[in-house]
Amino acid sequence: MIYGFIGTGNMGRTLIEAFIRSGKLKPSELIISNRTKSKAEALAKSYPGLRLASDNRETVRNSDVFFLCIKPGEFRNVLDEIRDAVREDQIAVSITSPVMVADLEAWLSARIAKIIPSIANAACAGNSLFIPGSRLTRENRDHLRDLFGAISQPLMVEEVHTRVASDLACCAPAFMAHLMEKLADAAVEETGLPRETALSLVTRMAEGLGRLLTEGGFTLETLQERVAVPGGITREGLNLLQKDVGPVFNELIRLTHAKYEDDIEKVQNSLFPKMKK
Ligand SMILES: NC(=O)C1=CN([C@@H]2O[C@H](COP(=O)(O)OP(=O)(O)OC[C@H]3O[C@@H](n4cnc5c(N)ncnc54)[C@H](OP(=O)(O)O)[C@@H]3O)[C@@H](O)[C@H]2O)C=CC1
Ligand SMILES: O=C(O)[C@@H]1CCC=N1
Repeated sequence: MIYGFIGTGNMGRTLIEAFIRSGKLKPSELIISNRTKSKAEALAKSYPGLRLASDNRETVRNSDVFFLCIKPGEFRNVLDEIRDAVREDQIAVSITSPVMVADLEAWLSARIAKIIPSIANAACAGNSLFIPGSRLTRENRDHLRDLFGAISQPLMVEEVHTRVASDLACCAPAFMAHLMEKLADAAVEETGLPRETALSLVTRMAEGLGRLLTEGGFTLETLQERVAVPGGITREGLNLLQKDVGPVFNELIRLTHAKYEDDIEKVQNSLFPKMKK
């Protein structure tokens, strides 16, 4: 089975490396192409056996399953280029949330799936969000679930919930990292603690927190209860967070959804331009 990757940027490279490091795929099972060739060349050099295609059509022609690891605004170009090289028996996986499964099915004859990975998958952790298209067979679904199961917990998601699920599984690593950095920076500003120490403390804390929640039998709720003893210092902090942080997240979810709707509209205008009168 040969797996093609179109786009070896941030996420394309992350997926390729996660599949290889997990032992799920061998470099010789992969063929890749990228707009800036040097980027794909560098990746191919790091993994002997990994094949570099001269263009996206070559990637498609030589693969059984191919991944579209490109940004929303880049779809029209790539779809135009590969459309007549795609076969009905192939599986095409898009990792991009605002490109609708039905629109990809209209463009390509392949069996379509949308699978949104998370940066957490680089550590073989976290979820991947699985939105199957209508042409996927049961075997195709099992195949993709098995593949992504090597680097993540695949979770079936309704397309209508893609945005919110992606906010929590895929964007949140960045949101949480930002909050941790802000916490460390505030500690530095308020007390003069060296920044390096502050960053190290919050990073180690996050490592422990992750383990407690995954292997330690804690939930988010029980964890807060255990640390915030009544009348203690943590309780004071939690009271403040409860008041101030909640509304920010409501605003954040509304914001990601507004940007998502905007992206969907732009993608649809580029894939299906309205006929000008
Ligand atoms: N970052 C994340 O954590 C996650 C990202 N995603 C989604 O993945 C998608 C890609 O994101 P990301 O990897 O961060 O973006 P990047 O910009 O890092 O990668 C996109 C890659 O696509 C390449 N590309 C663009 N046009 C073409 C083309 N015509 N032919 C071949 N290659 C092309 C670019 O090449 P060039 O080198 O020339 O720029 C670039 O390497 C986005 O839609 C994002 O929303 C999904 C889940 C998580
Ligand atoms: O648009 C998305 O949902 C993904 C998640 C992180 C980046 N892109």
